[in-house]
Amino acid sequence: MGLRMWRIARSAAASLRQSRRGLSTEIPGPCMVHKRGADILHDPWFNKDTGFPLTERDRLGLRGLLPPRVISFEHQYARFMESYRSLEKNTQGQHDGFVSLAKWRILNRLHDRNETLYYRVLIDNIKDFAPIIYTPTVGLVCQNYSGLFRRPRGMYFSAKDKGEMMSMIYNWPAQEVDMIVLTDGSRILGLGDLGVQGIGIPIGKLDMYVAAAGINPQRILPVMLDVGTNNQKLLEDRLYLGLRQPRLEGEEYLSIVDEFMEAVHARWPKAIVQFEDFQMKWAFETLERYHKRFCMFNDDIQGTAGVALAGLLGAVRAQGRPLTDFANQKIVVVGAGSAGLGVLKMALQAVSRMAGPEADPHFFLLDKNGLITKERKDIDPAAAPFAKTQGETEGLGLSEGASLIEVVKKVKPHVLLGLSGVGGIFNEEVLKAMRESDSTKPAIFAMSNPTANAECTAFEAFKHAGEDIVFASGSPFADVNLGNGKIGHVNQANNMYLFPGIGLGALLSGARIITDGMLQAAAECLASYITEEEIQRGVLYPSIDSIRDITAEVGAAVLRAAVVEEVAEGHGDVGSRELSHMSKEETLQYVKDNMWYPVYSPLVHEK
Ligand SMILES: NC(=O)c1ccc[n+]([C@@H]2O[C@H](COP(=O)([O-])OP(=O)(O)OC[C@H]3O[C@@H](n4cnc5c(N)ncnc54)[C@H](O)[C@@H]3O)[C@@H](O)[C@H]2O)c1
Ligand SMILES: O=C(O)C[C@H](O)C(=O)O
Ligand SMILES: [Mg+2]
Repeated sequence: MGLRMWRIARSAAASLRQSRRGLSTEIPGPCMVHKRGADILHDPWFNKDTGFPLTERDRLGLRGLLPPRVISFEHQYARFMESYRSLEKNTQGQHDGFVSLAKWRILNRLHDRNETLYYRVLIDNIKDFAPIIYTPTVGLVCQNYSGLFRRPRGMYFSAKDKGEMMSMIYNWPAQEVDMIVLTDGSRILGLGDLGVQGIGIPIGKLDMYVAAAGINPQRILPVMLDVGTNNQKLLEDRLYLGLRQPRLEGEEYLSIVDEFMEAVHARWPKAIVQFEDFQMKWAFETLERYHKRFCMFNDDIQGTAGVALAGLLGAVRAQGRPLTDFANQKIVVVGAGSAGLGVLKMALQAVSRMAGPEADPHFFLLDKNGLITKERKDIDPAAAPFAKTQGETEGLGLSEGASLIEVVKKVKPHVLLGLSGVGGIFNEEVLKAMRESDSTKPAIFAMSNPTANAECTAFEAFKHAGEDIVFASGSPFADVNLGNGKIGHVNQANNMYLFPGIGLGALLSGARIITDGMLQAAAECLASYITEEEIQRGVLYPSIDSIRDITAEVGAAVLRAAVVEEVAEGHGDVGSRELSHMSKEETLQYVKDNMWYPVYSPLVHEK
């Protein structure tokens, strides 16, 4: 379709979208179904429960299979929300984990039964439900997955499937797949190796893709690569559902991932693969191995980096300084894993752009052995560019392996950022030392997940480091009441603000690969989303309530970058030339038009 045709088609589509949002009475387009009768009721994609109109019941052989009264979508929605709210009321005062799992179960049951209703309640109540289907509850779900397991979701490729994957991939029932989230379960949040139980993470991430990016849920695929586990407790657990063997290593491991990537590419050449929660060595190795061959990215390295960079730039603004001052920010990063190193690499690129390639940023990196300097033996090559020289440390009275408290006291950083996975590591002493920061508004990012693994809580941060801090955490915390009518704002610094937009922009541009320029565009878009007034209130990230709008903007920015970087090959009827002729506003509209929204479509049976 040419650009002119697209413009005409989009004006027609606008009225349909309005109807989908309930603004007009127009009827949504039909949906073809190859099943009849009870098979439809048992397919969560087509099922409308009691919502099938009588004519449709006749057409599809459903008459008599449902109670006679037809219940409207709005009524079904209200009924679900009522049962959810009464669950909340009835479990008040009970143990947090118990309540969260009960909430997850009720949502999961709806997911298994009626996807349209599930995604609508998720989109409309994202602030309440994200902590259940995503961090922190998803962590608890993964820890208990073998016991919670009822119905499979997604695909499982195991070490035992070597040589079979090219045919296995055709077992997936959907003709098209746009978005895959893949894990090997080796580093699930800050919870370590959870083996096959890590499948909860791709499921949760893809739910965010549907809710935030409007990716069609019929075209998503969560995948677990089960190459064994080194978690002894799981290996001994009689309920454990994964392979009972130690993890494959070296070439054996890589050959499994290679085979999977080839199989996916053979069946769905345009599908985007998001690597998620791989232990560091494989996170970096697979990114290096595949990023120029497949349309893929690593969320923990690249998605996190963009979100952190947006927050770090916001912190400079909050401190009342010009953005170019980012080059002078003293940033202490605790955790030299895939996430911490990804953040520093992107921050370094930003400093080079602002102050030239010779700029010497003031970044300090610590891992479990303390401050990383050039003296470090067997230093990881990815950490080496951030290791401090003797000259740099001596002046500060620091040395190789210096402790966190020593570093904070001597450096007096503007920003303290945790991606260590170690709960409580920003203890009272460390937080109190942040009061001596060289900034009047120091920033504290406790980004590790889930909640118990956060480097500190929001309350602790404001209590010990003072009311003037800017605070962000990876998992959600409530705002902190500082007394006298003052509120300590809590930001959620989580890659959920970027990965859906990165995937959406890559998909709609038909990107061959995902480039650094596309990732940079995503981060800059997120950073520019926040107004000056919000920044002054310590707001670094938008509310999760507006995640669909943010994701559309990020998706459009990524798409435009893909065009500029000449990797956009077009999507569906819209070719790369059309994409390159769209204005900024048209690109955003094109992205919004292509976001799926849950609504009951009339079902038409097709043999
Ligand atoms: N908020 C987000 O969006 C986001 C994104 C990615 C990762 N994370 C979280 O970040 C954490 C780390 O993820 P990763 O992929 O980098 O893990 P990783 O295992 O690759 O790295 C962890 C790093 O922390 C270091 N570390 C461990 N104990 C330490 C200690 N006591 N003091 C200082 N450093 C210590 C390790 O040496 C290692 O360098 C996890 O909890 C994960 O959930 C959050
Ligand atoms: O999953 C999350 O909430 C963020 C991140 O990808 C993580 O691994 O912690
Ligand atoms: Mg992750």
